[in-house]
Amino acid sequence: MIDDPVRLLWAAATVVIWLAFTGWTVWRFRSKPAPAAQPGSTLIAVASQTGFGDELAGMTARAFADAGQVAQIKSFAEIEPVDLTTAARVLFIASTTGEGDAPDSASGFVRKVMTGGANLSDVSYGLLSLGDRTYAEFCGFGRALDGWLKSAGASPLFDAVEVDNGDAAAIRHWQGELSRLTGSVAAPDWAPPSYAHWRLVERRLLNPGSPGEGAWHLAFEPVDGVLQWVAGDIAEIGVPAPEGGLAHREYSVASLPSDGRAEFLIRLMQRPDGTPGLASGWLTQTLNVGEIAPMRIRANRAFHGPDAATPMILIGNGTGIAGLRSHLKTRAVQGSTAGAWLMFGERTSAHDRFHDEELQAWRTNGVLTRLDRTFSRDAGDGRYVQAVIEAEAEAVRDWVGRGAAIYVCGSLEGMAGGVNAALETVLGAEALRDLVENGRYRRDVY
Ligand SMILES: Cc1cc2nc3c(=O)[nH]c(=O)nc-3n(C[C@H](O)[C@H](O)[C@H](O)COP(=O)(O)O)c2cc1C
Repeated sequence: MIDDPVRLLWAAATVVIWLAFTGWTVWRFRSKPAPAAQPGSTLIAVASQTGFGDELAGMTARAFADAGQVAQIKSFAEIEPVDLTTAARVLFIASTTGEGDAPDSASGFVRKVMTGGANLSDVSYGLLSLGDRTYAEFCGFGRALDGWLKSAGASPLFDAVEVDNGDAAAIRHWQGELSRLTGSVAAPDWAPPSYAHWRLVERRLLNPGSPGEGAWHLAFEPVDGVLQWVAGDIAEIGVPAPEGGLAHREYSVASLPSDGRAEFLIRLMQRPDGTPGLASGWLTQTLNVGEIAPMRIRANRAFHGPDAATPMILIGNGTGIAGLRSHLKTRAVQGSTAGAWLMFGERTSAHDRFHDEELQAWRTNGVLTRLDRTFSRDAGDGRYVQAVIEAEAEAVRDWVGRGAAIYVCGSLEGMAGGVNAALETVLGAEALRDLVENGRYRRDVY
């Protein structure tokens, strides 16, 4: 509770600004059709799952603007084949998700455009592929896109630039290619926006006694950071690396700016030799309350919420509740009565009911219309979250029929695939594909 009137005023002002910003974002991304590519211009075509590609697209457009030239950014979801042949050149920025898969925003492009026999012999292109070598299919989508562009007759302006886990040298290489294209010698500022300072103000173990590893609730207040993000956004935290410098780790933000703090749910990871994971160990064991962590918050458009009138089905497991909680908080602030159904899976009902009080309060006041939890280690249950989808098939079809959007947050391994398979069984593969392509099935999995 806030009982200081000045703080209350500030909190109210933050909510108003935040609502205006959210409304503007929704309006901007939902209702305005993207204008067609300008003849002779540069088109920046971006397929991003977690927002890094979107950020690089913005920096790429700025490099052209700094050289007095126009470059238009379009998401793959907005690109028509004619855009590719109208622009003088196309710069593709393409990340890979899943197991070598295209980001969700590109799935319609892959299905409708990349499978057709396009003639792109007049198209010149550059390609920046984002990936991570720890995955089996490094830059799987970028490479597939490159192969398709070449087979359709398009001419590469330079060899594809592949970025391994945000590698700064590869990004500088892309910057060099852009300088060649724009004829500009002035190097634009490519340093990613720097970390701000955030103070750890609270850390609490949410699952004492759990058979799983500790799951910690952490809250940070800005020292010189800015309370500005929307549900679905991601925090990048700089963690001291053994070799010096900072290792970069990403976490779903579990709170809203109107809370006055950035909250997280972080699971302590154990390495096979029993030592704690680098980032989770530092955040849950080494960093003390009162100390500072370097952090910045990045927009993650692919996981932004629908408007308040759209019912939501939120599905997740483990620490994935973090990314879903910020959406439920948004619903509470909006006073949305459209309905929200949370399906959540953890290990034991005795120890792993994360944020239970808050969820029960939302059940009571109607923010949460349905709450179904599964507990895989409970003798009477033993189910994973995807079991709810199949058991409640009729209700899931009814919600989707009424326009619900589906949001999934949590583990890639096990949960995301299982949920996807259950949704396919219940809704049908084609209907599920349409939901992806219309932005009504969104995933933030890791
Ligand atoms: C769930 C998940 C799956 C991923 N799968 C792959 C993969 O199969 N191959 C790869 O090279 N990188 C993979 N990555 C790494 C991303 O491509 C990389 O982090 C990239 O910088 C993300 O860019 P974006 O934020 O624009 O989507 C994966 C990342 C996540 C979170």
